[in-house]
This record gives sequence, structure tokens and C-alpha cells, in this order.
Amino acid sequence: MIQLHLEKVRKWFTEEHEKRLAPLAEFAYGELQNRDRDAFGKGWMSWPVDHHESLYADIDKIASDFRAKSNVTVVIGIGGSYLGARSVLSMVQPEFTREGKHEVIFAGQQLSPTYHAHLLKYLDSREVTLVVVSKSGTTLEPSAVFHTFRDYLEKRYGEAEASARICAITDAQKGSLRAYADEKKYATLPIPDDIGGRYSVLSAVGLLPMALAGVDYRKVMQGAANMRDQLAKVAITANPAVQYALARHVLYQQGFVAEALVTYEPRVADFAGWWQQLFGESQGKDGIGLYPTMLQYTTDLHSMGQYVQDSRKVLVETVLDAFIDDAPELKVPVGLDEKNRYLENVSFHKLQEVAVESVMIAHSEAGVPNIRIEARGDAESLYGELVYFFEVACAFGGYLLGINAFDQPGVEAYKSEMRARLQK
Ligand SMILES: O=P(O)(O)OC[C@H]1O[C@H](O)[C@H](O)[C@@H](O)[C@@H]1O
Repeated sequence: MIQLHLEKVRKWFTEEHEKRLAPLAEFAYGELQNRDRDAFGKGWMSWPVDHHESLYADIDKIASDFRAKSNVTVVIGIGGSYLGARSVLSMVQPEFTREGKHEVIFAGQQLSPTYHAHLLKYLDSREVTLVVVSKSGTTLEPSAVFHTFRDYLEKRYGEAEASARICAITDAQKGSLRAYADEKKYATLPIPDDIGGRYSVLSAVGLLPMALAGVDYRKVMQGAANMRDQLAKVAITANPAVQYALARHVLYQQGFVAEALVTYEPRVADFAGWWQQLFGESQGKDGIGLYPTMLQYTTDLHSMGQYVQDSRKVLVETVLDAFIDDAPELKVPVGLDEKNRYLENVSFHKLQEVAVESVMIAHSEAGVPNIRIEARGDAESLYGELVYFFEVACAFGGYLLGINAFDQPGVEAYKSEMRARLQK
């Protein structure tokens, strides 16, 4: 269940704004729904309700084969081929709950020589399988790391057995990874042509890592389908994804520069990383767009809280107030301090709730607009709901801004520079 709360942003985003923007919202929503417009990037829109039984069968087969063969799977990818899978595993299987479970380790998301050297050493005492994820099949980081780890597997297990331990998730037809995987006879799963990397977490890109980790991905998909239904049922004026997008659009026009997705639950923090790519690559172009950043409270209140409260008012806070109560038997009361009894009979749940309220009041009164997204439910469904909610808000926001939310031309500049230097 997701609910949008706008009380602490009403000073900046009024009902009058909503009324005035209604025709633009109507137009932009129409553009979003129109599959002939930018159809290339819109496969994610109906994806949660499309028929996927044969894909699910392939995923389950590869996952159970890899789980039987190994106790660790290294998943190699970057950007949209990494952030979604990482965020869903963090949310559904938070720290300290993974003991005895099949381990999923991410690699290829940076070029650190030591990270990859330590990881290779760590793998020596484990049984290993490998998943390489790259839509284009040409991205430098995952490609370099994949061939390093493939080489490791081939030396350790021999070429044939190594090939039986590798799965490639890539375009169904195009790209050098596709050609390589076919030649080596790896198991493969497709990334649909009309779903861009940052919108692809509910495709095999996220579903296989979920299956490997033992996450019930059908529940995640159901969550996304439920959100799709919920958004389709209401009028645009009551559509929370539309309202969220309109609020950030108006704030951007008023001169706010950045939006921080604020999380209070460590298990949700990685979701902010997924959200950051979604909005950063979709809307940060043509010299415009809010800079998406993230804050983890209450931790960052003790480092960044001062800046947020007292510095230039350039920041918007979107509080992802998520609560996943999957450990009710562990309801921890705060230990009693005999001299300071104001926390007597207070639970951590209550403390967290009061923190969210108090921070929103203090920051919004100081001039920092605060949007609150209340998210409640089981981790799997909630993840699916959140993904779909933000994808709609982001793509719709792209039409409000008049930009293409499905490309990322700016990412090419550093790549060409690197290629030129490496070819010298
Ligand atoms: O999946 P890949 O083709 O390897 O792409 C991985 C990522 O890198 C690129 O540079 C893009 O900026 C991202 O949008 C993409 O998600």
C-alpha cells in the first residue's frame, strides 16, 4: 500500500497549481499512455500484466540448477543491469537474515582492482556460478569483469563445466554478449527490446537474481500489477504518481535544484540508488532536471542535517516512509534508562515514527519542501508497487518537462574518451 502525503509541501505546491496544471497533466498523461509515441521505451508499462509463464519456467530452471551446483552466484552488471537487483535483494532479504541462504554477490558495477581481486580469492573456497547482465552487451565495466571471472571459472572447472555455470542476460538478438553466449552455449535470458535498462528490474534482469536468492518474484510482479491497476482506476487528479510528479515539477520551476529520497530503513536505502538512476538518466538532460540524491536518516541527520536545516534552500526531501513488519516477534522495546525515563514503554517502531514526523516538521518549517510517501506491506509486494509507482511518475514527469525519458545520450561522452585513450 502506497499513499502520498502532500501536507508539508502545500506551501509551495498548492491546489491552485494543480488546477492550473490540469490541462498539461491531461496532455502529458495522454502522451504517456500513447504507445505509438516513444513506443521504444514503453514495454515496462504493461509488463507486470503481460503473460510470462515461459520466461518464469526458464528462470526457475536456471535458478534451481545454479542453486544445486553452487552456493554463491556472482551477478555482473552496472546501472540498470545492477541497481534494481541489488535494491530488491536488500529490501526483501535485509542484513542478518541471509544465513544459510544462497549468496548473491554483485560485481562489475565499478572497476576496483582490489574489490575484484578480493572477491576472486573469496570464491576459491566456494562453489561458484556466474550471471552476466548487459542489455547492450558492450558496456566496458561488466564486460571486463565478466571475462576475468569467466577465465577464472574455466581454469577452475574446465571450459565445458564453466559454460554450464554461466548465464547471460542480454538482448535476444543483438550485441556482442549475445553472440558470445550463443557460441559458448551458455544459458541465456532475454532483456526485451522496448524496456530500457533503468526500467528493466522486473524483467529477467531482476527476476533471476531474485530467484537465485530464493525471493518469491511472483509476489513482486503481483505488487507491480496491483499498482498498475490502482493507478488505472483513479482520475488523473487523484493519481498519486501524477501528483508526485506534478509536485516535483512545480518545485523545480520554483528554483529548487535537488531532490533527496530520504529513507529511514537500511533495507530500503539501496532502493534510493535505483530511484536515483531512474530520475537522473531519464530527466537530467537538455540542461534541466532536479538532481536526484539520497539521504539515510536518522544516520545522516547527524552529518547532513545541519546543511538541510540551515543552508541554502535548494533541496526538496521526498520521504520514503516505508515500514515492513516482517519480524513481529522481534518487536524491540527501548531499554530503560532509570535516570531518563522519557523513553519508558516506547518501542523502536514508535521512535522511528516520531523521528519521521519531527524531522518533516523541522525541515519544512525551515523552508525545505517535504513530500511523504507512506509505504506499508510485505517486502516483495511493496517493492513491485514502488517500482511501478516511480516508473510512471518519472516517465510522466518527462512529458511535463518536454524531454525524452527513455534515452541517456550524455552517458556516451566519458565512454568515447575512455575508448580513445585505451586504443592509443
Ligand atoms: O545493460 P548495459 O547495456 O550494460 O548498460 C548498463 C548501464 O550503462 C549505461 O552506460 C547506461 O547509462 C545505463 O542506462 C545502463 O543501465
